[in-house]
Amino acid sequence: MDRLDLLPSPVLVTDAQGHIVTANSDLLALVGKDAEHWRGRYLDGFLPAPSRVFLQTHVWPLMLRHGYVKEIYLHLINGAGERVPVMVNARRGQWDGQECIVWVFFVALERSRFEAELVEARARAQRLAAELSQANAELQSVHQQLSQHAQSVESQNRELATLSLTDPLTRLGNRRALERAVEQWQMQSELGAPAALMMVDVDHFKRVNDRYGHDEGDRVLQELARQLQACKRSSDVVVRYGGEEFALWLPGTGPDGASAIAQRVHQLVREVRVDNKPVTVSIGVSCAQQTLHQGRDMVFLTRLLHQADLALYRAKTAGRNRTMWHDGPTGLP
Ligand SMILES: Nc1nc2c(ncn2[C@@H]2O[C@H](COP(=O)(O)OP(=O)(O)OP(=O)(O)O)[C@@H](O)[C@H]2O)c(=O)[nH]1
Repeated sequence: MDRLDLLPSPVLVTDAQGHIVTANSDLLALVGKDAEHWRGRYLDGFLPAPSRVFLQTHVWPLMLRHGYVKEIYLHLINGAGERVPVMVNARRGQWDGQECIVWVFFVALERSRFEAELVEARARAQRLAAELSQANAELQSVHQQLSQHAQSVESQNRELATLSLTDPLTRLGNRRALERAVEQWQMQSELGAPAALMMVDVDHFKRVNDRYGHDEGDRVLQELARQLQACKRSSDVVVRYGGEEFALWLPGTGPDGASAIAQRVHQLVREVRVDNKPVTVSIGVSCAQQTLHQGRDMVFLTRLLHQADLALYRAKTAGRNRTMWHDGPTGLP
């Protein structure tokens, strides 16, 4: 048995120019034919064309320069004519007193398969990363749309909330706004705190509509709204309570303060003119005090409104253009 057969890899010995001197049985089994067939032939006899070119242009120059090459990746043609991937290590040395090169081959079928799997795995990972980034972009866009939608719903809600508390003609608050303001006062004011509710009703307003038309009536209502706004302090609330009826909610105001405001209202509404004649209003006032543990009590407002209405009725029947009080000061001109 040849000593080379002890080595557990295909091995080839060439002279310094690359002509085959001998080969072990593993190499012969790999490339087919016997030792006699190969002896003296140039070593690229069992290499496919690309590996031959690589041998000439890359492997030989390295061998000449360093006297060895390591981990060179080539292909062999096996006995069945198939390409077999191999790794090659080779070193120059002496063989039976002659200068030679020993070539050791490692069949790299597993490595090739492994490399192919790696390439496939990388391509799969790249595809997944691309899909992931696309899904992420879509998610972001959906998220953006959702947040835009939420913003628009929020702003619509704000608008609706404002609308639900606003009288469209005068832009004053409406009944609900009055209820809100009174509720808030009930929840927050201290025991014994005074407040007043003032109902302001335009005198003979029907005549304005009948004589000068509905549009003129609307204009008068808008002007009155402006004048009433001018009468109030920042904590007071003016609402259009109904057709030609306004309400002033005056938290923290006792009878004296309410009386002063009522006079101012009478004064300022006269600035509003129809056919150059001043508009007048009748006013009914009801005064209240915060009582212990009153909390949120709808009866409270109903009672106040009823009392102010009774006073207003008395102001109308007494000849209009005046203020009447529920259980308080009477008849201011
Ligand atoms: N132009 C206009 N008129 C309105 C509006 N709402 C209610 N009115 C009118 O207001 C008038 C109210 O008439 P009445 O309740 O008889 O009261 P009045 O004529 O003011 O008489 P007194 O209150 O007794 O002094 C009616 O003609 C309604 O049509 C509105 O938004 N615009």
